[in-house]
Amino acid sequence: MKILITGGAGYVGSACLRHVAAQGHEVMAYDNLVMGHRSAVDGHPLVVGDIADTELLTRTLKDFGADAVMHFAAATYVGESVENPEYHYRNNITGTLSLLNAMRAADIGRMLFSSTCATYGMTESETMTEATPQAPFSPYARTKLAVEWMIRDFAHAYGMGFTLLRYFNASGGDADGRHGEDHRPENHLIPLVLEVPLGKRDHIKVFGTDYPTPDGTCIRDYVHTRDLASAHLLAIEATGEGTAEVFNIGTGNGQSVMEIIEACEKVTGREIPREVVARRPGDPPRLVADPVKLKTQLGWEPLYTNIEDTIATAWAWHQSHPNGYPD
Ligand SMILES: NC(=O)c1ccc[n+]([C@@H]2O[C@H](COP(=O)([O-])OP(=O)(O)OC[C@H]3O[C@@H](n4cnc5c(N)ncnc54)[C@H](O)[C@@H]3O)[C@@H](O)[C@H]2O)c1
Ligand SMILES: O=c1ccn([C@@H]2O[C@H](COP(=O)(O)OP(=O)(O)O[C@H]3O[C@H](CO)[C@H](O)[C@H](O)[C@H]3O)[C@@H](O)[C@H]2O)c(=O)[nH]1
Repeated sequence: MKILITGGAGYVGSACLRHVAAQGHEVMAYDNLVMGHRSAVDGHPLVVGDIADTELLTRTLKDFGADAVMHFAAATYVGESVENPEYHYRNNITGTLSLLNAMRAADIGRMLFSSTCATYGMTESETMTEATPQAPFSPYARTKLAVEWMIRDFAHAYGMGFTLLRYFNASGGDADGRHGEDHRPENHLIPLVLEVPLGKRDHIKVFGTDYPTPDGTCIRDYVHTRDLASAHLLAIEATGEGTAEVFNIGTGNGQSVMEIIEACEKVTGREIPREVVARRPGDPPRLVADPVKLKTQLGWEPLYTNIEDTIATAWAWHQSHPNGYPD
């Protein structure tokens, strides 16, 4: 299959690109490099462009002869979306509309969409299934939910086929230590915690200890990028016309902020000082997947089920690339 990957130079998009290319598919990244890195694309073709540029996208899809699209390009920071919702609504909703129009112009009917567990609201149960009601806490998450609706309408009206993948928290680095997370500025918990043993910061800030969780800090389900990538491969092969199937991608296990810091201490063998500060606006207390649908319908099995193994791959990447990618 020929797969165009928007956001293919970013953290999750590039991990998926490298994985599907290794499985024999032909890939092309399309990224404006606001967050992504050329080196993450690992020598595969990259078109530097914005998803808002419908004409360039259409031409790229036609020239490449794409069979399908994996759509990762988006603004992704929850805190930023509270402060600057305009960027999130424009980039994520208008940008996706532009991509859908380019796909229709190029007659391409198959797409995977990076949605998020952040679209769920609160639930009484320990884990979230695809049927858990959606009531997003942040502008970022609301943009993702709006796109889910847009996609369903496009599937119904135009017969296009989609799979909506609600990721929980992407984490880890490639097993060979050559690729990993590099956001500038970094915003995610695990890479920020690891900056302490790397000597780049002297402590980690804990955003709130007054949540309704056992230790008062937020709980997330940290899923390895390798396992996100294997789910994408299964999903693109299973995406049929006129449908918009939804799957959670998560391990089914949750870790609190404090547990992540402790796991990082174990993996690195260093003490990691912490400072408790106020809650970060937009953060829900607990997001943990029920991944049964992905396992039973698509046969997905995660390789990484132990958080310390996942953190060890991130640590290997950060140790060998303390300043991230060279570009
Ligand atoms: N990282 C997570 O834990 C997580 C969890 C749930 C969902 N997601 C979703 O997965 C996707 C990838 O997330 P990520 O963590 O890899 O983020 P990322 O920032 O590393 O990757 C996004 C990529 O998209 C590119 N991009 C952004 N706007 C663009 C535009 N207008 N045109 C072209 N390229 C553009 C960026 O340069 C970047 O390379 C996003 O859609 C995000 O919302 C991520
Ligand atoms: O310095 C920090 C950074 C984060 N946190 C906390 O750690 C948890 C995880 O935060 P991240 O920023 O690593 O991840 P998020 O859960 O906020 O968001 C990520 O996962 C979401 C799904 O949960 C999204 O889709 C989003 O794109 C992606 O950034 C949150 O409770 C946050 O408050 C801290 O305490 N200190």
